[in-house]
Amino acid sequence: MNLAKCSVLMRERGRVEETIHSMQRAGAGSLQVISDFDMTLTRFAHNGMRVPTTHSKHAMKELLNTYYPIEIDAGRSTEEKLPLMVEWWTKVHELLIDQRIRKDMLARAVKESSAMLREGYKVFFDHLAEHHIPLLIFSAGVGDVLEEVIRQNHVFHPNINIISNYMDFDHTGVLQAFKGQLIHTFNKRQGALSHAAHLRQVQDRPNVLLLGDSLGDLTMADGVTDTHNILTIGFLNDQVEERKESYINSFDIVLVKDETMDIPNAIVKYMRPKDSVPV
Ligand SMILES: Nc1ccn([C@@H]2O[C@H](COP(=O)(O)O)[C@@H](O)[C@H]2O)c(=O)n1
Repeated sequence: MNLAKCSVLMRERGRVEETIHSMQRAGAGSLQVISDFDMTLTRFAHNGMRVPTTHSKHAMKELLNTYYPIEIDAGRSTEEKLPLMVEWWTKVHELLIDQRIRKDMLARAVKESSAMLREGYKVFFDHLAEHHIPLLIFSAGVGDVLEEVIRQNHVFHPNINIISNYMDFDHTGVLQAFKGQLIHTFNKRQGALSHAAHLRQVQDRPNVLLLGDSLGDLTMADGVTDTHNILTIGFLNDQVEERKESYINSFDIVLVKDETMDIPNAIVKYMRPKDSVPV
């Protein structure tokens, strides 16, 4: 399997290769994929412009300008960021509710937005579906919007489960609240643990490929017990020099400013198909 690409950084190449080989031997039937959505399955930038996240609306731009630099600040601890993330997400959800978003507006809003999945997304989603490999999308974005993005890209396959912030509409179809516990970038561990019952459905798949763009995404598999191998891939999209060291120390593979799914695709395609005979 070829991991040679100039965007790829690894702290321990040998260990990564060993993990991939161990996962390959166990085969696609032992694999599950857990992935963040915004800026992981979607592109960070295209033609020099930031691609919108599931939150993006003009009114939220100001909040993004204030809080996003805090989210990615390599000089602040997660503990320091936590209350500020709750503050950010709470304000965003309040703004969305104030805008009286209508359920029937979502499809058009997504169609008119420039939301974009990463290059190679179709191979990724289709391959996982074809080989019955479960894909859990774990997003601090807006679940209804991300569902619409993958539906409009024709890759919303039955192997997909989603944990995210879902909108709660009133009987007239107007947004009135968000359902359940708020998920933000740095509390995915709690989300993972509270959804552990759901994750039990894939408990017989002890090998996990985890994809994220934030250090907070590393806890997305914390609800999965008895894992044999967890291979983590981190997309380092922004503030590269400031964050490179912490990403290399935290993710097994770091992809620097790589807007493609080339490496995840190479890994999932390398897995031995479920019904092939082991050699
Ligand atoms: N107003 C906001 C709030 C958050 N974001 C970004 O969304 C990302 C969360 O979604 P994941 O699928 O990545 O969990 C997060 O990284 C924030 O940067 C935003 O764009 N606007």
